[in-house]
Amino acid sequence: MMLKVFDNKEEISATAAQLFIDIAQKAVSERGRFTVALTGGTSPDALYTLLSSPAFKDKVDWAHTFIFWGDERWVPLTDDKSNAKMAHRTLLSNVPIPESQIFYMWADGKSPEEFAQEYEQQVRQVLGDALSFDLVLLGMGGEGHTASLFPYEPVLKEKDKLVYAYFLASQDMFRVTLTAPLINKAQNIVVMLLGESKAAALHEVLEGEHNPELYPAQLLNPENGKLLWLVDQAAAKDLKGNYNS
Ligand SMILES: O=C1O[C@H](COP(=O)(O)O)[C@@H](O)[C@H](O)[C@H]1O
Repeated sequence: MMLKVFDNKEEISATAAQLFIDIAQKAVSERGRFTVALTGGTSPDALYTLLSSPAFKDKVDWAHTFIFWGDERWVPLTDDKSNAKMAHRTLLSNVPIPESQIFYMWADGKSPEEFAQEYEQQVRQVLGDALSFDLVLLGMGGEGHTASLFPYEPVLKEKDKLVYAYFLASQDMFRVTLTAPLINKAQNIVVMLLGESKAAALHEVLEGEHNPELYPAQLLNPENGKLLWLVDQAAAKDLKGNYNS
């Protein structure tokens, strides 16, 4: 695990954009394609905008890129709460990626549970036996959830399913999420988070007692150890350890 602290969102986004490009280029040169799970919420919009800017856009081989999501709110793609809507506006509508290589976590007229099973099949088809994304981008909520792995939800104990749908009563909506066993098979996991509202949870996740039921982000434990936290000064303010080396 590594953690880097930055002054602001611009610096985090620029670092994440360069990582995205480096990982994408390596994956395409070694395996002929790049598979990534995007994150939602408020943290990644500047990263996505940067990736589709003239300076960065041509550095990713979009024709060989396959886009999934780490999690989604079960709402239509036109809804402002949709993680995909933001990614589409800031990134996907501005880069030359084939529509068939974008795997939205939403389908009209299906139950979320039925959809999750189908999404799992799509993940299996694209990732093959290794079941390993080249990159999983994540955020973290102020109570320590990551993707849609929320405190005390049964999804935290899921060992077999790769994709899980459930009703999140605290937000009165269904969520669809990759499960921790699938996330942890990724070649690279990058978590971005900003703001003082995340400080206490970040301290507990990294330096507190192991209690993933309460702090689900503690489930992040990639099989190859490649987990990078990109955080701002405000989010890092309660950390006691020295992460600068
Ligand atoms: O609900 C969600 O929240 C987390 C954190 O979002 P942020 O606004 O605090 O950055 C996000 O990572 C996740 O994708 C989203 O569904």
